[in-house]
Amino acid sequence: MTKIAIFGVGLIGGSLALCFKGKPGLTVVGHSVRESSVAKYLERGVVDHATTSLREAAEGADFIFLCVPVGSLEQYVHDLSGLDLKPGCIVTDVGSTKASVVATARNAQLGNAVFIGGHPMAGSERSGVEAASSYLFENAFYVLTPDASTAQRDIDKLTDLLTYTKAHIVHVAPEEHDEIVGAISHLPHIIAVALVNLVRGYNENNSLYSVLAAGGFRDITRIGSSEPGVWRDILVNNREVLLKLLREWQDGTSAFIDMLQNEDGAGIELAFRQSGQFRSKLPERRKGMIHSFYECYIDVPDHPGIIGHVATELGNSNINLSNIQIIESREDVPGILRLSFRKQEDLDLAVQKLGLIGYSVHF
Ligand SMILES: NC(=O)c1ccc[n+]([C@@H]2O[C@H](COP(=O)([O-])OP(=O)(O)OC[C@H]3O[C@@H](n4cnc5c(N)ncnc54)[C@H](O)[C@@H]3O)[C@@H](O)[C@H]2O)c1
Ligand SMILES: O=C(O)C(=O)C[C@]1(C(=O)O)C=C[C@@H](O)C=C1
Repeated sequence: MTKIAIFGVGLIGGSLALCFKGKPGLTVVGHSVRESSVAKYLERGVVDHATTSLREAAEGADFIFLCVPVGSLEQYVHDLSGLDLKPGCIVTDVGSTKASVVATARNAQLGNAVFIGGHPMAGSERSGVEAASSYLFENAFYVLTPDASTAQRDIDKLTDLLTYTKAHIVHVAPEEHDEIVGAISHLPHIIAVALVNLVRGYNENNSLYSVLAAGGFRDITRIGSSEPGVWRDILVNNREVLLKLLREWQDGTSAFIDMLQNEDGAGIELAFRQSGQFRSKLPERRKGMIHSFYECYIDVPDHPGIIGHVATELGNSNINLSNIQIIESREDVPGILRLSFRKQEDLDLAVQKLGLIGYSVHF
């Protein structure tokens, strides 16, 4: 049996556990520092075995996934270095920053175990094992950060195991990763939170703000509901990159102040045009960086059975739908459905079919 130990079975650790559990020859052990969490992992059936003992989870493991918040990763690498890990064991993590954990692991005495940094570029604003899903990584990019000293055999071993996630593996250097992910993930989280808190302040004096908050506000602020402790650790860890990005962001907002002061309509139009052109060229029509390669959105009326209707229509036309999701753009009604497909042909056929039966489809 190949033993996989997962430390921190939350959104990401739990989703990995669900990808591996029940696969031939694999056994999944979950670790938490809390007894109550261990009981929950077992109750929910995401792992084969669970323990509060670091030693019991780690020893004899062929793979160790560190899925705890970024601020605890280095301590875990340190604690593992005090154990007798199985020779050839691959230790990896899923942290949203890479430079510090990779540097720590490089200096740690892991015996004959090997560390390869990792970061699945998929997630959500939800947290905990309750939010875990075996589909979370499907079609997402999964960054690994091996360096010149990492044996190809070990990279292959981890890559082979990760095929169960159905993610696309990419190799990126840790520092480059932190710069890029700072811009496309960490900065957007800061902007979302700052914007929500700005409106929260206005709303204290006038509750119409939250009543009228519609699609635009909700679209840009979904990630403003992310887990505070996880994001505290990410931002503090990547602070140098983020300070630079925030200064550049200030330049961006200053440019808008100037354009408004000068009533520079052409400048505003240009900014929107350039932004739209860049977004429309994002690879494979993906919305965000995550989830699925081929996606479209449809507006749906507010009546029961609509999801079933869409799914049935596509099924009847032999169109393979890989995911369907309600985007909660309004409080109590399904407003928009996000449909995901594995193949471009399926997306094209779906767009055609849904258009014919009267749905408004957009990308
Ligand atoms: N949320 C995302 O979208 C996302 C995406 C990719 C990677 N990540 C990274 O994955 C890791 C886990 O994030 P998550 O979203 O699964 O969070 P989560 O809160 O869902 O899960 C975190 C897990 O770690 C445990 N934990 C929390 N604090 C701990 C501590 N101090 N010591 C030991 N265990 C602790 C929790 O009990 C839980 O099991 C983080 O490093 C995060 O940066 C998150
Ligand atoms: O989709 C989301 O909710 C996410 O926050 C996922 C997201 C992102 O910013 O894109 C968040 C953190 C990660 O480390 C990777 C992905």
